Amino acid sequence: MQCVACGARYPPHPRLVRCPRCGGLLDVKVEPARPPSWRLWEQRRPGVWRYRELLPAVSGVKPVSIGEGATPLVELENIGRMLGFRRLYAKNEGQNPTGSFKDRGMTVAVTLAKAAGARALVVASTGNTAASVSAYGARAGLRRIVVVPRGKTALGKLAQSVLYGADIVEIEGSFDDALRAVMEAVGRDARLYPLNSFNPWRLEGQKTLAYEVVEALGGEPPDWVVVPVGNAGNISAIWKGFRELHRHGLIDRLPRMAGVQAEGAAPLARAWRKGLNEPLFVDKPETRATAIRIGHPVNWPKAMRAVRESNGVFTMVSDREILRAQAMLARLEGVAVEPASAASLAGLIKLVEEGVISSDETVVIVLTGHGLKDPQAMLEAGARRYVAAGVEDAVKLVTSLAGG
Ligand SMILES: N[C@@H](CCOP(=O)(O)O)C(=O)O
Repeated sequence: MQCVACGARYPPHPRLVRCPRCGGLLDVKVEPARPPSWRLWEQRRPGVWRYRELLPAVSGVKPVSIGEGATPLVELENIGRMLGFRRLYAKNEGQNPTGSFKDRGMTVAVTLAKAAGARALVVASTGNTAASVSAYGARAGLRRIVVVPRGKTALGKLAQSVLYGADIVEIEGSFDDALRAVMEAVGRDARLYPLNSFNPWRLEGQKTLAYEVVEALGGEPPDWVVVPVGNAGNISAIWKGFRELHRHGLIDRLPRMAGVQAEGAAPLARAWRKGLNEPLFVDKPETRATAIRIGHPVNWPKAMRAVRESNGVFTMVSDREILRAQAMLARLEGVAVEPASAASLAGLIKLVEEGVISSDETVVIVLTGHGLKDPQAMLEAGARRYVAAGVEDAVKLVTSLAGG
């Protein structure tokens, strides 16, 4: 393992999640025991563990798995046609077991944590990470503690953590406050094992999204991958996945990465626009897209590197654009996503308008979480709703609507 800040190297260990020397982020380097190949992988069941040559070794341990990964790459036929694309796809991560991409990382990191003897898992969360750790921790028989912003966590996500039986700490403050609290607690009590995305083992699982995209596209990478950015772990992990495929000769070129933030929570996109190398942190982030309402993204060095190395871009979109994109996905493609996920479509539309992405390129947008996570946002989408006084009235309404 190597620190991305000071360059110090360490022998890999699941307990090692930050650089002991400088506190920086760590990068895991997996050296495969045998060469990875598409032919080998094709013989296995689809899902995260199909790619085990490029995942941390968990020899002798049964993975803590609930069927994560193998999510559909949906061709966005109607939106694609509208925007002039011939090859526009959405990787629908909402179809993971707890409804978000976090499950890819959690299956790997919880497996390692359990093998390393962890007793209590802990995360700060806007909701999805909490739901995921609550489920995987339950499966592993471990205690799980989630710290979420009080009154600011989408109902579906909170309900998941309740049902999965986590201990829920609701903090008066933002996600960034929750993360500070978790880091402080982990520093004070060695029984706690943190599972936010600064834990590099989690990102190892998340990188498999890149492998699946290439596999679904017949061995070819897309030209662009567009990803919503909150705590900035996913864009870093996906880029790592593509780089590894390239390093092992499984693809011969790399995609460009586009990171999309909400205007009210855009420390990376604002810095990018000004040509800065460090984020313009936001102390009071605000956006309807709760999953990316983050002002101090912990993975910013990795995310900056991903976008810079890939010759990509950061951009930001308004809440209005996000909610419009959410409605487009649902009403034109039948794909229900939470608002943060729709940031990727809103960002794509902006980048096409600005001439950064061209409609003759192959683009994959990442849809990070299911629409049911945030039922309130779904209801706010504004349906045509009618009240019928009884059966006869309902019949009249339905038949009149048939011609409408
Ligand atoms: N949106 C996230 C925020 C935490 O991100 P993580 O990837 O560091 O766990 C969430 O769902 O909690």
